[in-house]
Amino acid sequence: MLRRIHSLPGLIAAVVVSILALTGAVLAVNPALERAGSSIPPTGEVSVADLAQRVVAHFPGVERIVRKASGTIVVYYFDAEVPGAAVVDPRTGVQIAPFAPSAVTRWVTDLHRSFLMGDAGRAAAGTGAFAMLVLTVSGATMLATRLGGWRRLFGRVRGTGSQRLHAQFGRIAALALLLTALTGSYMSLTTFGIISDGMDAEPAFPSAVNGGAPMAVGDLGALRAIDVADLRELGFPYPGDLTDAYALTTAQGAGYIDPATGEMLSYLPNGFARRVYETIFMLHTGEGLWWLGLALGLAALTVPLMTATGVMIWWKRRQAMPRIKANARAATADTVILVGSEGNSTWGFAKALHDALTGAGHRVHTAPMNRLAGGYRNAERMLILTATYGDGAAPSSAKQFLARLQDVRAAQALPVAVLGFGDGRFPRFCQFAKDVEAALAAKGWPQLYPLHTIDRQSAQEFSRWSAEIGALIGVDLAIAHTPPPPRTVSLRLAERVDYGAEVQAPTAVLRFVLAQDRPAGFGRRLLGDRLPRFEAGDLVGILPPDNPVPRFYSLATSAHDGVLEICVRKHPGGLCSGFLHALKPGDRIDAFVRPNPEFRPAAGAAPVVLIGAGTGIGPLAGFIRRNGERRPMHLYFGARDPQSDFLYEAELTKWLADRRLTRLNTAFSRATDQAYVQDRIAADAEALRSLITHGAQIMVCGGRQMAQGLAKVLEEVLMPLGLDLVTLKAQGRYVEDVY
Ligand SMILES: Cc1cc2nc3c(=O)[nH]c(=O)nc-3n(C[C@H](O)[C@H](O)[C@H](O)COP(=O)(O)O)c2cc1C
Repeated sequence: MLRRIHSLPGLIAAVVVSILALTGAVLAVNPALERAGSSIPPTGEVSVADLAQRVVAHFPGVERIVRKASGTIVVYYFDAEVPGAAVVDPRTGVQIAPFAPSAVTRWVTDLHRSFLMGDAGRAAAGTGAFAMLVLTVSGATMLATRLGGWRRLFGRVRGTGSQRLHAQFGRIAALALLLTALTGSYMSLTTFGIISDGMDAEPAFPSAVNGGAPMAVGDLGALRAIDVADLRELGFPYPGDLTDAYALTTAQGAGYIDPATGEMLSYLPNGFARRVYETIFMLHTGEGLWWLGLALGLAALTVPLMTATGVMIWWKRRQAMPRIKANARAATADTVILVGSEGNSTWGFAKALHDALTGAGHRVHTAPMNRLAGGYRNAERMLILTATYGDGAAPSSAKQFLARLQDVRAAQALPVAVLGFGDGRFPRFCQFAKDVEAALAAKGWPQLYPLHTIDRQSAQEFSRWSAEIGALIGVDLAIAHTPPPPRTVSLRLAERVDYGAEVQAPTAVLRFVLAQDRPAGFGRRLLGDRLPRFEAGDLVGILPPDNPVPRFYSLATSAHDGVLEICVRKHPGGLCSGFLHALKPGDRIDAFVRPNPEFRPAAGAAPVVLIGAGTGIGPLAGFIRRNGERRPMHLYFGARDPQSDFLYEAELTKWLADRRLTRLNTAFSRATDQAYVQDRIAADAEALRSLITHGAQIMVCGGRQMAQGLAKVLEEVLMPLGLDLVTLKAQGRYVEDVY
């Protein structure tokens, strides 16, 4: 719901809000510029009477004196019937410069207030301010929810580049944007008279003035009592008209002054509404508070950037969820299908199930698991299809499911069947589906059908499961769905470096480039030949010959490096590793990239501790290679023998010399001083604690056994700091890519 509230006004109002923000940012500079160009006496030094006296000496035809919120004094006068306006020095009354408001400022102001379209534009600007208010509040709430509460609002944000940028800009600017949006909405309401700006109450013109000879303006008692800092405007009586009076407006109120006696007549102090308006005007424009104006202006500059990143996030999310035809609303559906997926293949199965049930006359609502609703009014059953990721964890479209489930009231429970998609080669096969099933049972949800698991997207197993679900609900449902192969690119092996044969750990670093022999279509002519976008730590899926199931390898380069590099250990009988090891330079493979945004060094300059063994060094080497800013990077690397499987030895030596790598610690299990990587960690405990105290992030890549042994040692290292891996994980300061 919050997401809908956030993205809908965001998309509709994107252009309006961006124009408001950009013009607002331009106008925000004015108060500071005016302030810099004017001479402002300290409070108590110059009274309005002094100022008026000095002005009259230099401008005998003065009509009115205006003090702008920035402190600038402007005199409007007639010189031989010709009107003029000048900025004057309040200490002398002498002209500093002619007053000529810039045409550009006026145009930008009009664009900001009304899009140059009169009342219709003013209404659009008001709606834009309100949309900005909704976006700021809903965005901040969403971010707080995602990070685990308001106290963690400034914690580490995970996700894709655009998600991280969107959140970073948002939280830096949130307070200022909230102030701008609130005050802007208020001002818009006063423009249309929905809220009073307090201007409706004006002092009545005095029924009688003394009519005697006018005093010198500098002697008028009522003006002597007012400091120039409080002046808003002083209007002079019409020359020669003894029935006219001075019209004075100050920060506190307005009244008339008798030119013959200097007495204040019919004074009306500002009411509450006026005082509120003046404060809000100042908070919105920064006039009178130039530094606030600049801060608001800077914050406003983030709005177009947030609009751009927001649109990118929305677009990616739309792309990620395939189009489901005839998707019933949550409130009307009789069957709810929830999907947990990272790479989209589970969506393919869900869509086939949705179409088959809809074809059989059911009203089906299909959505990501993250959108579990508080209740489904007409639903009779729920079917949950979910993959498992990482080390038995939730895929991205299901990350919030378990937390949301806790908020669902017992009365809303539905008969539910969970179908897990996984890969039997992972030790925690379909673990997330198992966790979901257990959580539902603990919440008392009745079981429609016991948990069933599907290994490597088997079409036969899915068909069997769907037939059994169909039998339960009285529909013939043997669905034949074969996942389409992912869209691949053709890569050519450019180079390989082999290690480890002597120590029974044959490992190859393989470097691929784009194969260039495809027919040149329009897209290729337009965009040129390019590798797909990827970062070190992302995964490449490779299809071994005659096998539709991809195998995934961590990438050791980013697309900027111009090559796609992986590190592959040959496993006895391994279909894909055997295939890759048999490749010679010039041979081709078909591959696709899968982002792995969780496994990246956090932004910033904090130290990074990289720990890897064997081929696990691949992505870590990629991070060091891209460490152009030379942030501290410490690598712990474990292998068998320095003479045989010291992967990346030459590169690591070079990176140490050019400081992309701060320190290298190696452990070799078959060398004379036999050691494992966790032994080095234990020996370095003190230095590691110091790095962790300085905000270091720990990144681990390698085999599961190594990761388990390492975790034990790390817990001991952390204990004296009162920290543990669970805490570091929650802060995004301990990340793993294990296999
Ligand atoms: C990086 C990665 C980690 C995985 N971790 C597990 C796991 O721990 N347990 C499991 O059973 N399957 C695991 N899988 C397999 C996926 O769950 C399986 O391929 C699933 O069908 C993918 O569905 P999706 O394309 O909808 O995300 C993993 C796959 C990848 C690429």
